[in-house]
Amino acid sequence: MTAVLEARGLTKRYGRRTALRECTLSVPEGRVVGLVGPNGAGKSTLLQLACGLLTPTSGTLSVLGGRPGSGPAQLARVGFVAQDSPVYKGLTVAEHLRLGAKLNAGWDAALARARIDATGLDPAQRAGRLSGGQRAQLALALALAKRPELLILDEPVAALDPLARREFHQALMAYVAEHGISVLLSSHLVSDLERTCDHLITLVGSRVRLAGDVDELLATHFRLTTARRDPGSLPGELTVVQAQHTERQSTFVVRSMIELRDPAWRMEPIGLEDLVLVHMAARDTAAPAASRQEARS
Ligand SMILES: Nc1ncnc2c1ncn2[C@@H]1O[C@H](COP(=O)(O)OP(=O)(O)OP(=O)(O)O)[C@@H](O)[C@H]1O
Repeated sequence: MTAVLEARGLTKRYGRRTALRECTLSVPEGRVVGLVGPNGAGKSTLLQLACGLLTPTSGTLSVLGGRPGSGPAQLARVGFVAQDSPVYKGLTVAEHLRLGAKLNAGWDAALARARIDATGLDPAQRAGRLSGGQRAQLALALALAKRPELLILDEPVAALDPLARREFHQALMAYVAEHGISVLLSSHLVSDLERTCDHLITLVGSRVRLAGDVDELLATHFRLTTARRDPGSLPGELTVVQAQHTERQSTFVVRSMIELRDPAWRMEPIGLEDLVLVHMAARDTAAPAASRQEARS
């Protein structure tokens, strides 16, 4: 399957600070990819590298088979909405649409108007007078009307109220279903991502901690509860991601590629939010072997 984004040993440094370290990833096309991780993990840096606003310090990155930002044709294939939904404060909503039409050869004026109508934005309103959420809606409309093959969104719903957030995700999903594009979006709201995304990348401490299709990640992570025992006594097929103990009982979050049955323990599936939080909390331990292999494949 063609990769929308392919990174090999991707490293980005700002002076002496390393924002991304040796990241290797392959994201299949047609996915809605959630990018999660703690503050400062490198998410915005990865997204800005993918749309060509930054260049790697070392390693390689290919997006839709080309080098990010390598020319007008490549730029036209990628839509990007930065974290603070940048718009021109002095221009009205309608003027933004006219500017978009001038700057983008593949501009879909009907789509842009439909998005503005659907979000209730006043075309005569200056962007500087829009609320944060309204600016985010305008920025999304502009990015979609480019008709990109890959849409990159950096925390697109951070400024939206819960209802607007739900509408934003529904509109995005409807667009993806109709046009079959790929989406890469970062967010701290994992419960939203659970509804929207079918692929997940977790960055922790500038590295890829976990990457894969959500179904596969959920099918291979479990919570095990047993009488107190040492993690070393668990079967070798298990990778322990988290271990917690009381005097009598041990609870492990494990990753397992095979189905395990043992009357001595209770084994339950875990949700995506728990899965992400457990991996984020395990920042000081090595990534589980399976995800290191996955990142290399
Ligand atoms: N322009 C810059 N100059 C120097 N350091 C930077 C710059 N941009 C980012 N960094 C540093 O790089 C690291 C990664 O930052 P980045 O913004 O990519 O993280 P993030 O995961 O998007 O964080 P957040 O969730 O807080 O938005 C951080 O340590 C940050 O301080």
